[in-house]
Amino acid sequence: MAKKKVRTIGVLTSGGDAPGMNAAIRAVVRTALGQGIRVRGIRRGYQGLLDEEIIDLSARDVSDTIQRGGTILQTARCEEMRTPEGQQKAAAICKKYGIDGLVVIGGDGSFAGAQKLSNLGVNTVGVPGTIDLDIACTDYTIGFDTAVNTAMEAIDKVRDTSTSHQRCSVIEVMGRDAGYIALWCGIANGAEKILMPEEHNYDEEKIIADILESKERGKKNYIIINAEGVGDSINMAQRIEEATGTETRATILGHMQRGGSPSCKDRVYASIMGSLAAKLLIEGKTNRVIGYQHGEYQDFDINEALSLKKEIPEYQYEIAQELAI
Ligand SMILES: Nc1ncnc2c1ncn2[C@@H]1O[C@H](COP(=O)(O)OP(=O)(O)OP(=O)(O)O)[C@@H](O)[C@H]1O
Ligand SMILES: O=P(O)(O)OC[C@H]1O[C@](O)(CO)[C@@H](O)[C@@H]1O
Ligand SMILES: [Mg+2]
Repeated sequence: MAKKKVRTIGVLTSGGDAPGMNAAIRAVVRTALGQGIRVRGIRRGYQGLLDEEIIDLSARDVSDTIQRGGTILQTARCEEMRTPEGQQKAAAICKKYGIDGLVVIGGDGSFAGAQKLSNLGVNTVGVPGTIDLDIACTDYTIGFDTAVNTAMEAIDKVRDTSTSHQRCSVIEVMGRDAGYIALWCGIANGAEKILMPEEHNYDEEKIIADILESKERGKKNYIIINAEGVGDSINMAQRIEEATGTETRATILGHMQRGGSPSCKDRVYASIMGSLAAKLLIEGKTNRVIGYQHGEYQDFDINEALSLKKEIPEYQYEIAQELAI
């Protein structure tokens, strides 16, 4: 039987937004339109799909967006999509709007939704868009570079005042389940300690002893990068101040890390990944996710991608500790 020609591709962004998502949307739209395929944008992720917030996208609709932070389609977290009823409704709405293929730009959770839609007959391809860098099949996720640079610059500023006052600073970065932003900032900002959700039982007594020793070694400040998943930064700072007698302040960087104009790296990866995703759908592929591994763009089965857990490279964490003397 001849393969059914793809006529309409849908695109949505889901989960936490990430700088570079607009470049990925633009690439999907222009690649598909360039091949004579209609493109429909779905607003607010799976929630917008269930609410039928579906619009046509032209090449001009994505003009002047490659440099913008956030996502022009907006995004959401949607509980209903986690239920079989929600997934069936979403698949039926795709069919109602003639969407033969769907590009889902988001993180691991969004890919789980894409996998369900694929099982229900909607061809889906995932594009990794998350500041968390926590998708195992890819060395790169769109948004990480911008987010980690934003955090790094903010931490440099906190370090300036922390050094002037000879304080300890607990600086909380994003990452509810993933410690990559904490690890990279820990290395890039020369932090004394990095706390990540993957390394659950950090030893506060040891940190306190280290702060006291580091003072004796002549250190003028002490920076602890703490991931959101470990949290408790304000109380942690109070406990450290009481135990060490060193003034300690907590700074929670928060959602500033998800905003801002995407870096060159994010724009380039997003453009290529978005375009490749549209091309896979045009070839009739489904249940795939785009990744970047060993210097090349590749695609993987979503089931395979979701079954792998991305580990923190232990040796990198150890190097960060070695450099913090
Ligand atoms: N197991 C699942 N089955 C179906 N849909 C899911 C599943 N897990 C998540 N989703 C859908 O994907 C949405 C986004 O997932 P999640 O909140 O985990 O963010 P994400 O895509 O991992 O991005 P990020 O972690 O960067 O914020 C959820 O709100 C839900 O609608
Ligand atoms: O927008 P929310 O719901 O606060 O999400 C925060 C979470 O999203 C992420 O920023 C990823 O998008 C995580 O690092 C963080 O834990
Ligand atoms: Mg996620």
